Amino acid sequence: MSNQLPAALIASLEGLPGFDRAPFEQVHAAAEKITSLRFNPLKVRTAETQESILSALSASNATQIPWSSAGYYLSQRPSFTFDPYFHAGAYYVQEASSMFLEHAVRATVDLNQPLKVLDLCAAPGGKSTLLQSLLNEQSMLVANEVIKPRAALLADNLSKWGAANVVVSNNDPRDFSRLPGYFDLIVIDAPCSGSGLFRRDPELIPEWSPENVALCSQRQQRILADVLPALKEDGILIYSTCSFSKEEDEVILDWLADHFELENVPLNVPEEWQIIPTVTDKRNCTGYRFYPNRLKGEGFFISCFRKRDMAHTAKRKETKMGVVSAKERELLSSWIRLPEGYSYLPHQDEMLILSPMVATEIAFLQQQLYIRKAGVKAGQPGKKELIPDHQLAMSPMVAAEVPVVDLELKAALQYLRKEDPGIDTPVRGWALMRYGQMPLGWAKILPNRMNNYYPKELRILKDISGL
Ligand SMILES: C[S@@+](CC[C@H](N)C(=O)[O-])C[C@H]1O[C@@H](n2cnc3c(N)ncnc32)[C@H](O)[C@@H]1O
Repeated sequence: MSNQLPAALIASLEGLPGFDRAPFEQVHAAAEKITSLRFNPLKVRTAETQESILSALSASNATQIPWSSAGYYLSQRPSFTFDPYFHAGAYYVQEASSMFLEHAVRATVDLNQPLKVLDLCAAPGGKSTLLQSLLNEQSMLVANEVIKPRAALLADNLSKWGAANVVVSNNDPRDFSRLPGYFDLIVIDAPCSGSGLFRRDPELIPEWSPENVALCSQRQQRILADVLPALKEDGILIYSTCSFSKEEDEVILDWLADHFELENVPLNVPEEWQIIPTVTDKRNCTGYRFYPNRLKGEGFFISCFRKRDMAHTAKRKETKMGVVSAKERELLSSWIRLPEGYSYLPHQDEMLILSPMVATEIAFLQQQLYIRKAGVKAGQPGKKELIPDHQLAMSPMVAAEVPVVDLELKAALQYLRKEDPGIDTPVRGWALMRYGQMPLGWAKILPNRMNNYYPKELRILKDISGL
């Protein structure tokens, strides 16, 4: 695949802040692949665990990404499929520039407050997992994706991440007008023409055209106009794209400042990061441009605003929550270490674990949105036992008395292929399968075999016999 960039793209970028044609073209021609990942602080709590994950990936010489507290560059791309830690949700493989969202959020939002946060264009979940890691337990993230199969992928990735303060919805941006003045922070990582990813994915290059840039720009305006009523007064809007085109970046900032009571919020960005500030022609709004020839990351653009007009707030009907019986509570207590303030919610024949704000908000949200996932699914409580859900295994809430079986690499990969690794263990009944102390999923161990409860749709399909 040729990395030849469209002449019309190059011509349109001439004169933009920080654009330097020759090194920009060279870096695309060289097509260096940069690999980076971000650790999950819910699961990776010590430097030793980080080190053992990096050494399992043969990446002990990983270096930290300057604008991210948990993001690292790897010196080569390992096979993530064959790393059980990847399937355990110990990290998210994310492009480095987009991890700058952390810096933008820390600079504009008081993370000590209980916050309602919307990630509007969220699939597959890179920004959502990052936002979740920044929020406190009293806050709530609504991760939304309009395209149904992509919303399913988003829900899977957030289940793997393991947090109970997350709701996944599958709605069109305009549906959020039913939640006026609701969110403290809205992140819009807009669908765009994607030129920022051309070095990494050259197969996207033939799809680029000036007409598509114009279409994307119109769509970005529509999405923003649809969702802005859902932002609180003084709430923060963070807008980002992976496009270099002015029509999707600076022009959108001017359009926002022209049409809404929004105040642009410039950020403090150390010069050595080589992120280029750009100030718009008309309204003096500041955004930030990321060029792959200047920093170690792909093309990206980001800008922040504070809402200045009075927001209306939604009227709410009080709804009753389902009741959890004393017997169910007792059954659940042998499986779950419920953090303080968290609660159970029976839903159909299953039991959910909700963080405090999700518990308060879920009935209201369900009246307004199509909810795909709320909190963590604990499982199906039966008469005698709980059939535990995979989401519970992925959460940090499994009780310490639940039996565990620690697997070596080969057995862990066999388990993840939904095979019976034929382990020799005294454990009988339900057990948490682990690799390097990190839960992978459930199994029921019988005297002569193991029933593997790893979700079929998540199993590794690649052959592991050569490993
Ligand atoms: C740049 S991607 C989001 C990437 C994601 N934030 C992440 O970090 O993993 C943009 C998302 O917007 C969604 N999308 C496409 N058309 C949309 C529309 N009209 N309104 C809202 N979202 C849309 C796409 O399906 C895609 O998932």
